[in-house]
Amino acid sequence: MVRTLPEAAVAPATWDHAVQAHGLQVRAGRHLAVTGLDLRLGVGVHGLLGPNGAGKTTLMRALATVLRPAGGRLELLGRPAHELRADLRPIRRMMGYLPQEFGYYPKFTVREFVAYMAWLKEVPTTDVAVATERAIARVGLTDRADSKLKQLSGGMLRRAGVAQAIVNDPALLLLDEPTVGLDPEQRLTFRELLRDLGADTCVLVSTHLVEDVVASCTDVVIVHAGRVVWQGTPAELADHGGTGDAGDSAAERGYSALVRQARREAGA
Ligand SMILES: Nc1ncnc2c1ncn2[C@@H]1O[C@H](COP(=O)(O)OP(=O)(O)OP(=O)(O)O)[C@@H](O)[C@H]1O
Repeated sequence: MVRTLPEAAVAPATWDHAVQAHGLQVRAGRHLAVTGLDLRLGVGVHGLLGPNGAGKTTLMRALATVLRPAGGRLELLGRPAHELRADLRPIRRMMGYLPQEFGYYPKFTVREFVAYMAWLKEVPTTDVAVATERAIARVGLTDRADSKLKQLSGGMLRRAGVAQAIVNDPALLLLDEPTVGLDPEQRLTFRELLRDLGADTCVLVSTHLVEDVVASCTDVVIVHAGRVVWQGTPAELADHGGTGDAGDSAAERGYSALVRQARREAGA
């Protein structure tokens, strides 16, 4: 993919993969949670699956430049992560990140929150109002734009979190469990938004819901014990399951089979 970057400071202006990791290691506290991970992500929607404690959140935090890698190589939007550390603002301007738990000022309205995040990400002042309204509309919160964050349900708050993540039209979008708390109708709408975003953005979505991945992702990444143990399409995932594997769908059975295999290979 070729994208024009906003300024020379983030040269080069082109990259093939928004994320490239080789032998990546990342600590969560003192624990090495990402243990030598290889990954390449281009434009599209990538579903990140893995058992509890596999390292998904730690990986997301490293890709979001919140955690510094402990080893290996990481390139984000064509730039080595260690080079970016001198000034993280240019790269963060081009990223969107919804953490599993995000901080917010409860008295802010949805509009104030999203506009504030746009300002933090250095969206040009003249574009902030339009970008804010568009992001709020894309997550279906226009009728709650004047509600205070503390008045929102869990699902609505999550959608406000997604709005702030996309307000700057990021080239790399990282969403950690964005569908938690969404009702079934909102999950369907959210899948459409993901597919739409994935047309020109590298989107990485961590989830426990295999069915969400099948419905909205072009690519599936399975992490186990801090490494990528499988990457392929949802159709390939479905092919891996057998009748003896746990799950309500072919993709869930495929996921169960691949995690079981990873556990066996790890000697767990
Ligand atoms: N601050 C910390 N200190 C020590 N260990 C931690 C810390 N944070 C996470 N860990 C450990 O690191 C490993 C990876 O955690 P991480 O939260 O990245 O997993 P995850 O795949 O996101 O899990 P889940 O699906 O439960 O959200 C786990 O074993 C976890 O217990």
